[in-house]
Amino acid sequence: MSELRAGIAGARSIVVKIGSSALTDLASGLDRDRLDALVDALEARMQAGSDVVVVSSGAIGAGIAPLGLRKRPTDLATKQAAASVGQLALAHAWGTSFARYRRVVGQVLLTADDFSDRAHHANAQRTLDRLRALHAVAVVNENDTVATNEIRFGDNDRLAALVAHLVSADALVLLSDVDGLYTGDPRRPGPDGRPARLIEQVDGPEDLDGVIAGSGGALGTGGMASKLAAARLASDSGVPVLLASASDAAAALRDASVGTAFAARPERLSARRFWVRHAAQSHGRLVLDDGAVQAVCLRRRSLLAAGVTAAHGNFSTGDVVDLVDLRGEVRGRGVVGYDADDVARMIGRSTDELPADLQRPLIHADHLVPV
Ligand SMILES: Nc1ncnc2c1ncn2[C@@H]1O[C@H](COP(=O)(O)OP(=O)(O)O)[C@@H](O)[C@H]1O
Ligand SMILES: N[C@@H](CCC(=O)OP(=O)(O)O)C(=O)O
Repeated sequence: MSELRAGIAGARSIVVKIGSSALTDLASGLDRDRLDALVDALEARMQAGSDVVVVSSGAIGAGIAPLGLRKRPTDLATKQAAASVGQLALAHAWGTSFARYRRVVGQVLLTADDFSDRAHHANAQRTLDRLRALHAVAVVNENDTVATNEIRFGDNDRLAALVAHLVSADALVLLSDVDGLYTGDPRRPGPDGRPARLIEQVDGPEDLDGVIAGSGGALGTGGMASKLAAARLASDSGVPVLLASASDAAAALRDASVGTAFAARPERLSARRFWVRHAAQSHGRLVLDDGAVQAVCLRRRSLLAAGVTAAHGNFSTGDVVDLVDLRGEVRGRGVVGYDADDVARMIGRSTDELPADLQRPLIHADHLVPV
């Protein structure tokens, strides 16, 4: 077995994320037999000495049948209503299943804002720590009823990776309805007509060249693209990831012998850079010309006003903003040194054209992280 898999198998503290497709079914809602099988595997891992935090999707999926809806809602209000019905059933089902082992569960609902707000972040961390100390299992989900489209995590893969960072986990296990990362969507043949192939190990971005990460199933949210983004996020915080099928949960949690294993980067990002890149809310967008993208994202220089062609958003000094190229692609993030009003006056001007109080860089290199 590879060193990477051995590390995941032996991880002392793990976060395990279970996707909607692994827990729910459009017609019948929550599948309790599948949930029991997952809890058996999680309990076995805890008995073997690991601390486990569960991130469970499935609230929307579990709310569809009781509300008499026929398919996964697409509008935000109905999704939120389904989540509020389904979350109650979901949390209850986790509680009932773990009760077979006399294990108590605690529900933790988080929004993306909670990761940017220092006090919320610290409180969430403390609650999760205390649940662990009390031998209870935290079951985490997004707080769907208050999360608006703008501030959503987007999917629970990202939430799970942020939780792994929050609790300083040693590994993240993503359990889905697919048994790992394939070279393309396994439901379809690839461009050359051949079936997609399972990738067993990803050591770095070069192993993802040519991989097509497609959309998810009828119940999932982010598809494979969101799992890859979560794996990158976890890797940045030094956490290896195992992506496997929920039906292989027993093997995944026992010895990590199934699925795709993603290595963590050797040096984790500093807490500050991790926050800028992944956890902080973005308050606006600066559009960079090609020269500025090169200077800032590749040569790691400070961002000067001359390379900025437009600014959007009502940001203030100290806020995090996205840096996008002329095609609108996000290329980096950084902590901006001026308010939006000042930036509007500075755009496109070289430093010696600017008044003395506006001659600092828009974003200093130390506060910039390429994406
Ligand atoms: N390259 C790929 N490798 C594996 N699965 C893929 C790939 N591209 C798309 N998929 C699809 O992504 C689905 C998993 O995503 P999703 O439905 O969002 O899962 P979950 O509910 O577990 O979050 C799989 O069922 C698979 O069909
Ligand atoms: N908070 C939502 C999560 C939706 C979601 O991300 O689903 P998935 O892609 O299956 O992990 C719910 O519980 O339905």
